[in-house]
Order: sequence, then structure tokens, then C-alpha cells
Amino acid sequence: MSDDLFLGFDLSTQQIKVIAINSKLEPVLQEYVEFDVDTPEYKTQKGVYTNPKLNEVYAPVAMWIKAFDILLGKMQAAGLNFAKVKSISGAGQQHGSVFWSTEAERLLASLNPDQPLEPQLSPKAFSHDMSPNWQDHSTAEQCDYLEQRASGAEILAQITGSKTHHRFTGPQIMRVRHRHPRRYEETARISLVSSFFASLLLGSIAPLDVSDVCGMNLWDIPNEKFDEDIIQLVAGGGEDEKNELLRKLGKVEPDGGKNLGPINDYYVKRYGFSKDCAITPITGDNPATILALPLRPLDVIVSLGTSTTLLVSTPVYKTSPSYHMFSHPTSKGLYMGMLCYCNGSLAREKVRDEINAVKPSSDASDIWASFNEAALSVPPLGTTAEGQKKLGIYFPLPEIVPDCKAGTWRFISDETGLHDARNEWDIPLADARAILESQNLSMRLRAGPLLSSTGQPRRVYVVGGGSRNHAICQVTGEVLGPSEGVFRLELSNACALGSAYKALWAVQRKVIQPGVYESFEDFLSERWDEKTMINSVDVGYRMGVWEKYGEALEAFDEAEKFAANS
Ligand SMILES: Nc1ncnc2c1ncn2[C@@H]1O[C@H](COP(=O)(O)OP(=O)(O)O)[C@@H](O)[C@H]1O
Ligand SMILES: O=C(CO)[C@@H](O)[C@H](O)COP(=O)(O)O
Repeated sequence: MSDDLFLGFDLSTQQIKVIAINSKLEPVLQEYVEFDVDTPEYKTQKGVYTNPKLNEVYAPVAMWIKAFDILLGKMQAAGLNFAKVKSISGAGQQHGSVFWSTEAERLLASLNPDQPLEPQLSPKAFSHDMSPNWQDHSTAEQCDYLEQRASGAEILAQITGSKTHHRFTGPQIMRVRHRHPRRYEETARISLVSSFFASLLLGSIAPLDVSDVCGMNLWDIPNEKFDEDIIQLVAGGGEDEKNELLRKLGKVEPDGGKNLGPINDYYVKRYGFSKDCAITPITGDNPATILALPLRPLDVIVSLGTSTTLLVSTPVYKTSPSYHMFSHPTSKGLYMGMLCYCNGSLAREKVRDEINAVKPSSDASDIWASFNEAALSVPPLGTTAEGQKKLGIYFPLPEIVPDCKAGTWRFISDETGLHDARNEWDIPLADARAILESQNLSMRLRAGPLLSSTGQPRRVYVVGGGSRNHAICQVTGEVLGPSEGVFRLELSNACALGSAYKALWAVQRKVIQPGVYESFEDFLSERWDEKTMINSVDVGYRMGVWEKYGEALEAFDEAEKFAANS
């Protein structure tokens, strides 16, 4: 039996992780490095720096490289046989950009295997030491400008898959050009976090990924090319400036399974990788997540990482300013539909900490025990009074959908309308159920067009850190009401897993005819064993309950609008 190995990395907001699998999809090693804990010298909080005055959130690029050095050391210490690794893929937190200096290509090509990576690359390989993070909200001016000049949100969404968003890379690059013109000028190439990571492995600057490029507001998805009018707006100036930005961005690799080249000699000499270990495109964390499960129509993934995202795979390119469409990371003709929220885990943690402060957990080993008890001890919508609904909105950070400043709002909705309920609310205990309902109601309100006419999913798959929590899974099942129930992917890191599957598919996919390969979907379904990979964690649809939440949607929409306009 072959003992070949395939690696999937995930460079996400708070950690860098890896999963090694064999060709039967079985995980053989998992390791991670947590930035705040393992690279404390960078003094990040939850992996980032924040400057609330300017709504900026950013991360030091050198920290990611240092963490990668540490992770490779951990894999070595765990006894991973690097020589058996046939291919590598990965995932990066989306939208973040890395600005390479004119020295970068030379430094990447001449790495000394006796030294770790970080001191050899940082700071000289970069024209800007920070990467704007997806939680950043500092680009309102750039977004407004692009949206006005590019004929509005609907048109932008039709072309690039999304209206402008603060975190999207086009507006972020434009802001770097405005605020740091010298650094922008000194930039030889711009990578996304995904292609930056692929570049580290290749030892030369890698092309952008076909799916992750759709998180920039620069890529014309239907025509598969950069939109030169938008590029011109971001680059400023005239034709020369536009061409210069196109040069900085470089090429986009259309084949998610392409062998971009062998791993750089640095890793062969330092860690014993095989000389022909293939590096394949690294994609975004969300596109990689949909590769971890054989999704069928009406299936939904809810990814409960630092952000919360709702993901579907669809053959229909149907755009809207209220969600995102991306090209699929492996399959031409398929698209990924996505909703993304900044206020996912961190907002839930804030309520959890407030509850623990007044009602310490009875189980010292479970920091979520009091939160869960509070969430499950009250009825849906928090009240037994006929027609009354408790609705809360919890945005410790400014939110993406709806576009809303930071704040907390608590309402009671009844037949007379929506009322401010901050004085009739058992704070913080009643917040536990309300925040879970609020996060799910928001997804239900917006996911409809991506699903059936009734908006009811078939299955909800939960993945990411928050999916370990049974109360979160239950409320997700109650509000979204999937007809077949809620299932948890047992390996908690779906995007590293999806990446490892992609690495395997890239080197083992059958050639159907020259240039045409076995699809990722066929390849995965042949090997994927549902019984060992997922577990049922909630029944999903409950008669009467799903309908009750349906009746609350109008009031919830009103509550969100109130918050967004206040
Ligand atoms: N039992 C749990 N209940 C609720 N949330 C949890 C639990 N375990 C982990 N988490 C949350 O998961 C988050 C990290 O998830 P992860 O998928 O690793 O995120 P990322 O990929 O963004 O780094 C943490 O912010 C933490 O709050
Ligand atoms: O901005 C988005 C998607 O548009 C986020 O989903 C980021 O991609 C970060 O992901 P995590 O670190 O939470 O996995």
C-alpha cells in the first residue's frame, strides 16, 4: 500500500495549521501554531493589530513566516516523513495582501537551508511590512469612489461577484497607494495571503489563485480577466499606472490542480522533502472549506472560525450586492456563494466572558458551560408571551452584512412594532440565546436566493472552532431548519482538510483526454466515507420552530436597519 502523503496548510487569522493525509483521505498528522501564543514577540491580539481611530486592522507578514518556521519544526519533531510528501496545497485568510520589494525574487531564490526563513526574508523582501486584514474597515472613501465610478453596487457585483467591501483587496491596495505612495511605488509584486504562501514554498512569486482572486473586486468573473477599468481606478493616473498595477498583480492560474513547480530546494535540504514534491495553487480559506465536503445542491456549510461564513456550491452565477460569488477553486462552471460576518467567534466570546463574570462555569474544564446553559434554558426568541420576540444585535466590531458600525442593540418585537428593550432584558444571561439566534437569522434572511424557493437547506454542515459547541449547533438547526439535519465535520479544520484533498486530486486526477481531467467532485465522492468523516449533531427542522423564526425575519430585518442607521 502506498504511504504517500499530501499536505494541506491553512494560514488563517489566529493560527497556521497543517493536515497531512494519505491517498485514502485518512489524516495522519495535524499540527498548528497560534500566533498570539507561539510568536509572542509580535504582540498581536487574536493574530492582528488594530488601530480603532482609523478602523484599521492589519497583521505583520514577518510573524506568518516565523510561525511557518515553527510549524515546520513541529512537523519534524512529530516525525513526519517529509520525503513521502507528493504534493502540497493550502488556504489563506482571504483578501489580505502582501507587498513584495524588488529584492523579493532574488531572496526567495537564494534561501540558505542552514537558516530559518524569517530572518532571510524579513524585512528586505517586502516594501510594506504589514498585510491589511479582512477585519479592516478603513477603506470607506475608496469603496465609495470605486462604487460611484464603476456604475454602482449591482454592476460591480455582476462583474466581480461582490459589491465593494472594505476588506476587499482592490480598495485596500488603493488605500496603500494613497497613504504610503512611496511603499506602493517600491512594490514589485502584490500577492494575496494565499499566493504569498505558495511563493514561500516555490521560492518564486506564485500566480494568484482562480478563486481567491475573486475577493479583490478587480477580477471580471464571467470574462476570466482583470477588469481594466476598475484596475485603472485603483491604480490612478493613466495607462502607464494601470499597466504597472497589472504587472504588480501578475498572472492568475486558471487550473486549481496545476503543478506550479517543485518545492524549493531550501525545503529539500533543510527538511528532507522530495525534489519533485509538487506545489499546487493555494486558495482562500473559504474556497478551500467547500472542498472538504462533497456538497450537493441545497447543502450549506456554516464555517464558525474567527469569522462566520455561509458557503454553497452552485452552477448558477447569480449575483447580488448582499452576498459574494467566487469562481470555484477546482471546477470550471461551478461557483461558490458566500455570506461573511466579522462578528463571529469574537462576538460570542464577548458574551461568554460577560456571562462567566456573573455566573462562573460549573465545569472548570468547559469555559462555554454557563453560556450554553443560558442559551438552551430559554425558549426560541427568548419569550413565552404570545406574539413577542426578543431580538438582539451584537457587533463588537463594525459588521460587513449589514454594513453597520460597532454596537449592541436589544429589542422586543410585538404586534405594536419594535421597541428598545435594554431595560427589559436579563443582561448578560439572555444575550446567550439572542446572539446565536441573531447570527443565524441574519444568514437565513440573506441565504434564500442561494437556496430553494422556500430558503430551506437540505443539510447544514458546521465546521471550524465554534462547531465543537452543541448549543451553537442546536440553535443553528432550529433557525436554519435543514430538512436532513446539522452535521459536523469531525476534523475541526475544514480548510486545511479541503486543501489536502486538493493537493491529492492535483497529482492523482485521471486524464480524461489531453487537457481534460477527472473533476474534483467525482474524485472526492469515490473516496469519501461519510460514516467516518461527519457526525449528526442536530435534527435540524423542527415543525413550528422553523416557522416561528420565519415569522421573526421581518422584525429582524427592521432591527438590523435600525442598527445600521443609528
Ligand atoms: N467549544 C467551543 N465553543 C464555542 N466556540 C469555540 C469552541 N472551541 C473553539 N471555539 C472558537 O473557535 C474560534 C477559532 O476557530 P478556528 O476555526 O480555529 O478559527 P480561524 O480559522 O479563524 O483561526 C475561537 O475564536 C473560539 O472562540
Ligand atoms: O473575509 C473573509 C471572507 O470574505 C474571512 O472569512 C477571512 O477569509 C478569514 O477567515 P478565518 O480566519 O475566520 O478562517
